[in-house]
Formats: sequence, C-alpha cells, structure tokens
Amino acid sequence: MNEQPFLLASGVSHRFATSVALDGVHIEVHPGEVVAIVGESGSGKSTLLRVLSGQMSPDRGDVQYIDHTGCRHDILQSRERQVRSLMRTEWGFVYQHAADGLRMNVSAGGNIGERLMANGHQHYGRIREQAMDWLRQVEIDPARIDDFPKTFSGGMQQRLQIARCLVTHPRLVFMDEPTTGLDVSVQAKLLDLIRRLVAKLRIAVVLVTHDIAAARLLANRILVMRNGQVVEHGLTDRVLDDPQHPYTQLLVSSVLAA
Ligand SMILES: Nc1ncnc2c1ncn2[C@@H]1O[C@H](COP(=O)(O)OP(=O)(O)OP(=O)(O)O)[C@@H](O)[C@H]1O
Repeated sequence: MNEQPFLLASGVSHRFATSVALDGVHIEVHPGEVVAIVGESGSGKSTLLRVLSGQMSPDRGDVQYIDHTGCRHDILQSRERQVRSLMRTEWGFVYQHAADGLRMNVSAGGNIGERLMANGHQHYGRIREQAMDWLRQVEIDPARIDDFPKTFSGGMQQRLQIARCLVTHPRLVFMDEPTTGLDVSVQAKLLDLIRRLVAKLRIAVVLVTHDIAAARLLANRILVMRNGQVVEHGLTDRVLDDPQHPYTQLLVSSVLAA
C-alpha cells in the first residue's frame, strides 16, 4: 500500500461500568481500502467504530483524520460541529438498522436528495435526477422514488440507506453490520452490491461484522478483536487462510465447520 493512512487511531482504550470495551487499540486505514473488524459479540467492534467516527470519546487514545485537502483533524478534540461536517461531506455511516440511517417519514427520493442539499445542491430537477440514478444503482425501481421507506423490504431499505450515504461520494464509509438480520439470499446480493459500488467509487470502508464470509468478500485487510484488543491483523487471505492467533484459528474453523 503506497499511500499514507488517512485515518489513524492509536492507544484507544475505553471502560464501561462493568466491562473493558477497548484496550489499547491501534488501527490505520488507507484511502480506497476496505478494512474489516471481526470478532465475537461484545469484543468491542461497535465501540471502536463509534470512536473512529467521532461519535464517542474514549477514556484514552488518539484519532487523526487527514481530509482531501491534506488538513489533519484531531477527531477526539474536534468540536461536534466539525465532526458533523465531516460526516456530511467526507464520511458516511451505514447502520445495521436502516431506520437509524434513513428518515422513515421522508420519501426515498427525499432521503437521497436531502444529503445532496446538505452539501449545497439546490437545483430540484438535478437533485431528483441524481436520486433516480442512485435508486437504479442500488437496484431499486426509480418508479418508487416518491414512496416511503417503510413500504420497502428490509433489503431495499438497506440499499436505500447505502444510496443516501454514497450519493455525495464520501471518501470513507463506516459500516456497522450492514447485512445482519436480513435473509441469507438478501445478504449475499447486498454484499455483492456493496463490493461493486465500493470498488467503482474507490471508497475506503471500515466494516464491522461478525460474518467472516462478508469480511472475505469485501475486505483487503482484517483486524480480529477479542475482549477489546486487536489480537491479529493482516491481509484478508493471510489472516483467514493462515491464522496465527489461537482465537482467530477458532473463529475461522468454526465458520468452516458450519
Ligand atoms: N453503552 C454501553 N454501556 C455499557 N456497556 C457497554 C455499552 N456499549 C457497549 N458496552 C459493553 O462494551 C463491550 C463491547 O461492546 P461492543 O458493542 O463494542 O461489542 P461488539 O463487538 O460490537 O458486539 P456486538 O457484535 O454484539 O455488537 C461489551 O461488553 C458491551 O457490553
């Protein structure tokens, strides 16, 4: 990987009242790469994603992001307003539950158009055209543009959430279990769609998943978490085909046995 990392977190530790969620985590993400964070439930994956995306301040640690102009942002010291601005422009977030990333009482087209308007787009006709185009890209019939997300299936809602997120071409997207809870066949289609869009737009992704198959399909690199620590990291094929840590070996063998 030639380019320098544009997201860099080090020494991130956080303790909740009854548990250690993160314990000295270090992670680097380069432009255009997909990094999967895998591990069993409670290992700290979602907490790490919230810290990286500036939604939560950990007890200790440092998170730096370098934007497209080369300006460095100290995410944990930034004001909420600055993080919100990054989230609107350079970043995107795809939630496990589509309702967290969509406005359910706004039409499909409105959901996509809103993000464009938040970035200064004003021309109604062009916004609607882009919304139509993005509905097509996520394989939703553009004739549904004025329908509300609550009339969509779970898989469609998730595809709409992805369209809303990607319409502004973010450089970095955080995804928290984007396919969990969907039917297996719907999951496979959605993963394939994410893979194609991410490659086409050359977006970097930090993907939290407990699904090793999803990590294999999408990720260039994998971090394996256990009890708040990164116990192994490396290129996807290396980690999954030749796991070094006993916990990774267990994780991989349990998938093969399933
Ligand atoms: N808001 C909170 N208050 C108290 N404890 C929390 C909170 N959020 C997370 N935890 C605890 O921190 C630890 C890490 O949780 P986290 O949700 O980050 O794990 P995870 O790997 O994402 O799990 P899952 O796959 O089940 O979402 C767990 O022990 C969890 O119970």
